[in-house]
Amino acid sequence: MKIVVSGGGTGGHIYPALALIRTIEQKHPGTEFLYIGTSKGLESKLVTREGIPFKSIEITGFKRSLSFENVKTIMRFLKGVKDSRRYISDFKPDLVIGTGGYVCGPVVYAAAKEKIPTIVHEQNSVPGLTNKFLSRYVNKVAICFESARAFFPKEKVEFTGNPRASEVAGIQKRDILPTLGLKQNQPTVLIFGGSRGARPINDAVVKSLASFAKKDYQVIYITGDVHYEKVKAEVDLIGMPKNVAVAPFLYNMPEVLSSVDLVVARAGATSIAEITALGVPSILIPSPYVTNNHQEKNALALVERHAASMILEKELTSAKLINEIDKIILDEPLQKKMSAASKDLGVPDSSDRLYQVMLQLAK
Ligand SMILES: CC(=O)N[C@H]1[C@@H](OP(=O)(O)OP(=O)(O)OC[C@H]2O[C@@H](n3ccc(=O)[nH]c3=O)[C@H](O)[C@@H]2O)O[C@H](CO)[C@@H](O)[C@@H]1O
Repeated sequence: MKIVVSGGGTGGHIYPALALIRTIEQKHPGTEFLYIGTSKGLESKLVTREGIPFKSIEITGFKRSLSFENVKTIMRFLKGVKDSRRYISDFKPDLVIGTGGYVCGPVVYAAAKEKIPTIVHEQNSVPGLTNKFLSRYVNKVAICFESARAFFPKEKVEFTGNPRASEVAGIQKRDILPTLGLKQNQPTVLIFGGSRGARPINDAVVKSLASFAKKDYQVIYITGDVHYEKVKAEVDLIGMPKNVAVAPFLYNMPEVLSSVDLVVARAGATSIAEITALGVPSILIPSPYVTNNHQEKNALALVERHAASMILEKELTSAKLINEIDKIILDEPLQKKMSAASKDLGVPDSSDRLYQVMLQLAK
């Protein structure tokens, strides 16, 4: 079998694609893959790192307001369709799957026009423009939140969940915390701001470090690659507490997630799929800078079920963050309740579900 996968821009679109590729490799050894992304997105780094054949096209997103940039975007889209068509006719895939981000637009559209079976995977509770546009042309739309169903043609929608959930749920636990300079058997909070880090979260965390130093729990703090040098310079001035480990990015997130007791994060859909697959309690700080405020809607799906608490970015302060962390990590019964509620929302067999949808089409 030959499969083209496309998805990119940020980790939330790429990790589900990589998880799906790993599942197919296991279930269908010998499958050939071609990943089509952009050379500027995180995918050029994460996909080539896995040794998966990678080709790039150039594309940008539409601005919601009228602008000349949109004319350029249309030109790039058409060029992207032409390049995708060339890659597709050389590779001759049996199926093309898009996992979100602008790059999927021309790739999946070109495939659908060539009558190749196509799927889009929508991770969020509210879809973005690209997937809504593509849903008119593809054979199937795989969703991860029931609330996304209403945005797509009814007959095409399948609830599969996010394949990254299966990858994380299937992880072999090992003593990973000492590799970060922390103790294995101590309550641990992981703080990260999505795949690229988030400046407002970094600001609040840096201001909280002196307080963390006095706590009986430990903290793993991921800054995001682009923010690391700035955070490090600030931390060098005040000193890093012994119970805090800081890093720019973690490549072994599934292992780390499975060893922590509480997560503080943005409310990106793939992060949420991972958290709920493992049943970890969380404090979610949705990014207000995303299409249709979808992260807040993602977060509410957990908050309504008491699996998470939420701090809006406009209300985020160091004091509030510490208070919310203490409230959960120091209260074992609450932690257990949140953990059970979180697990209830998890879809650990997502990879299988998506694979089944794929098989039906590829026949
Ligand atoms: C600003 C923006 O547009 N964000 C979107 C993007 O978020 P973003 O790319 O931040 O995606 P998510 O929060 O959903 O996922 C982040 C992924 O990166 C991984 N990770 C993160 C940090 C790290 O050090 N190592 C690591 O491996 C996480 O484990 C997770 O797999 O895609 C999501 C999924 O469509 C959307 O819901 C988000 O709204």
